[in-house]
Amino acid sequence: MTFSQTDREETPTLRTRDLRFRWSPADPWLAFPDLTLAPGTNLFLKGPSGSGKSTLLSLVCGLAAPQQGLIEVMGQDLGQLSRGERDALRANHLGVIFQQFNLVPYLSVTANTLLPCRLSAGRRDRTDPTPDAEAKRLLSALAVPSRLWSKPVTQLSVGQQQRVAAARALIGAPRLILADEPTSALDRENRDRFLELLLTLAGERRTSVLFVSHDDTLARHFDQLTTLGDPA
Ligand SMILES: Nc1ncnc2c1ncn2[C@@H]1O[C@H](COP(=O)(O)OP(=O)(O)OP(=O)(O)O)[C@@H](O)[C@H]1O
Repeated sequence: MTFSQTDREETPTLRTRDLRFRWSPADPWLAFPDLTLAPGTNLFLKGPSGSGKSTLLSLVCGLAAPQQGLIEVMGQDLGQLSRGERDALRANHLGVIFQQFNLVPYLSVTANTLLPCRLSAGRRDRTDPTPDAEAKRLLSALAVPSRLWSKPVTQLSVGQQQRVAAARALIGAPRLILADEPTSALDRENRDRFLELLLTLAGERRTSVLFVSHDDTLARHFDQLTTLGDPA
């Protein structure tokens, strides 16, 4: 997959249209607003608990398939890709920060940060100048103290683990970061600081961010705001 500079400018990182999904025929339909996310921009999707925010991120990741509607990531219709192609797109171009961070407990802070580079040559090749150097730069920028870098992530506070998850999501300049309420464990001041850091570092890399949360006090940090309603 190669993109000219012009394509990068013109093709939205994410475009969804008329998306509807239900987990089973017995469940209510979840209907999603149309989203368009240009390269390097960010969007805050607000919705109450159970409205389908995490489900939407699973659809955009290609881990679940919508019964109706279109999802394009970097101009590619996920519905037209094989499972292997979706996996490759996710590994190469998506960073994720989930509620529980999904860090690997027996790996060090540095090894967790480097994981995307082990799983994707594209992520590894886009590090600047090397995976190790970029991991250190990101961990420093996100204020993870260097004395912790060789420790297992289980020895870190929740806020520190969250910043490691952000470093892991940012490494190798993915085109899109999906963040699922990653600030809920933090106090207000730390939440604001974390968001500013995440969005600044993403913007520097022209990485788009789709951030979902029920907490609309966070909305002011973002370029765009969209609201998700209750299930039908
Ligand atoms: N893996 C699953 N299998 C079946 N149903 C699911 C699954 N994941 C979520 N659901 C259901 O889909 C609906 C939307 O859940 P989802 O987790 O997407 O909401 P949310 O807006 O992220 O909620 P919260 O803010 O509480 O995390 C809920 O009714 C939930 O029970």
